[in-house]
Amino acid sequence: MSQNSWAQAVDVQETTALSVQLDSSKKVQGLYGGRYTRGDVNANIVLEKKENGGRTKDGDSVDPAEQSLLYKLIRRSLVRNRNQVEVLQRDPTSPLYSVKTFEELRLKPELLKGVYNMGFNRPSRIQENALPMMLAQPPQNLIAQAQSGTGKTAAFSLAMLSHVDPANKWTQCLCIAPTYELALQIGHVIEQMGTFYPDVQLAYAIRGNRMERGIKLQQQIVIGTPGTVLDWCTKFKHIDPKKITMFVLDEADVMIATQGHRDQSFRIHRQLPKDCQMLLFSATFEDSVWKFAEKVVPDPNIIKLNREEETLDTIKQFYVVCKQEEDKFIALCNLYGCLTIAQAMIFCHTRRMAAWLAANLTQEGHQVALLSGEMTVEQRAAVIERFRDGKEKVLVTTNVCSRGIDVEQVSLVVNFDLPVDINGNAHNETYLHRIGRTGRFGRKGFAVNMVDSEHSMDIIHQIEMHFNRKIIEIDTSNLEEMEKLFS
Ligand SMILES: Nc1ncnc2c1ncn2[C@@H]1O[C@H](COP(=O)(O)OP(=O)(O)OP(=O)(O)O)[C@@H](O)[C@H]1O
Repeated sequence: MSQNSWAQAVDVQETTALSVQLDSSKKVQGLYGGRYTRGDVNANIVLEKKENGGRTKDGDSVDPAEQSLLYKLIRRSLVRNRNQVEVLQRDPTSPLYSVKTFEELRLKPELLKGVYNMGFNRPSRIQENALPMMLAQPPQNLIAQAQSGTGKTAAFSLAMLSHVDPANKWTQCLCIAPTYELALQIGHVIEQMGTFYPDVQLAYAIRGNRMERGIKLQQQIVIGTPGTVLDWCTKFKHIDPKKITMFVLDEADVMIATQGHRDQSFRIHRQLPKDCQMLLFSATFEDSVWKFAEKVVPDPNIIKLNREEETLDTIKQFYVVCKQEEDKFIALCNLYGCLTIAQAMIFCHTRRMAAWLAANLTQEGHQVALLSGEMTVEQRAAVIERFRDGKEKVLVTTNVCSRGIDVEQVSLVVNFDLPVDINGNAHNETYLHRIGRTGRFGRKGFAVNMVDSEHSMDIIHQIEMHFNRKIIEIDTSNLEEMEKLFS
């Protein structure tokens, strides 16, 4: 197949993605409390490709802020997590409060209405513990860690809205997020939740929003990126940091990935009053995040919700021996009928390979979607949405791009290229992430691995040993056998 035809397929795919518009009816509150349509801001949300963009030339390495934004864009509901929340109280002798309903929080009626209006019936796992802590008097500091989608943003948004005094026309809550786009997303949640509480206003301290030096903001809540927030506190004096009584640092793990952001966060933090309530949220909790969190949040309560473990228990695993690369494509075409029984994902090692494969499958008359690292976050979100809605049954992708797709709806995963680390050894974690299911009652699934060399056979053996699970050989040209296996 010529270069041109894959390029064409990518173009077709990207056009499809671009034609899926984001909901332009949603509103974003402007700097002066005015309202712009979300579409106005949207033009800026699309992440521009930087030179190099923090990506490898061909493989996909997506930056953590983009990944976070993608999660937010594609999320429709809470991520299911049946693990117990771990709570470490600053004062272990004080009673531990948790709530099962929003009523128990004694919120202002305007806020309760806002919460229900968002379709929240009851607090999420993490909210059950975090909300009473954040709303307690005297104020308590909190460090909370839970994977994306567990309700952290909604929790601190409610805490901020509930904390401020609407009669005071100055900034009382300051929230910082790693990027412009993430700040907008958080702001959007605050706006939705505050729909029935118009006395509380929100301003965005993000690039492009400018005011004359010395003008003090009247909005009670400010959300922004560290650089602009720092400027607004120090250089432009729009905010008096001494009057801040609640400071929220979101996505701490993404924040510290940028040295500049870490330093700016400290510099903002240093100006805040000693008794300012500090809240810090992170999806992960490596040592570096913990060290940072300890500096920003003195005497914290700590809440942790571990990710549900993925398992291969409900997955039937196979491999197909192919003499050479081209045979993998033939094997895949043989498999195609099985792929479309439900939904399938095909993983390639590089974007180039993914694009090539999608184009070839398309040329063979198969309908596939392509998720490629070249796409903007918004385009990727649109492709994922279409796939989730079943508009395409087969999705070709690289590893990084696919995170955020709820794999439970995918019943067949094909590793067109096996997952390897930089030394060429089996990448077990990635393998598990591609095909694993969470929860003991996860739906059944199938995985087919393409083997095209002794080396890839060796990888299969490494994976078998690691997970202590047999991977069975199949012959994709034997239709009868295939039908039996996938039934
Ligand atoms: N109590 C709740 N009941 C139902 N849905 C909720 C509740 N809390 C949050 N949600 C919804 O669940 C999804 C995830 O929530 P939220 O964005 O707050 O999670 P998060 O942990 O901050 O994840 P992320 O950092 O990716 O945004 C959102 O669609 C949100 O509207």
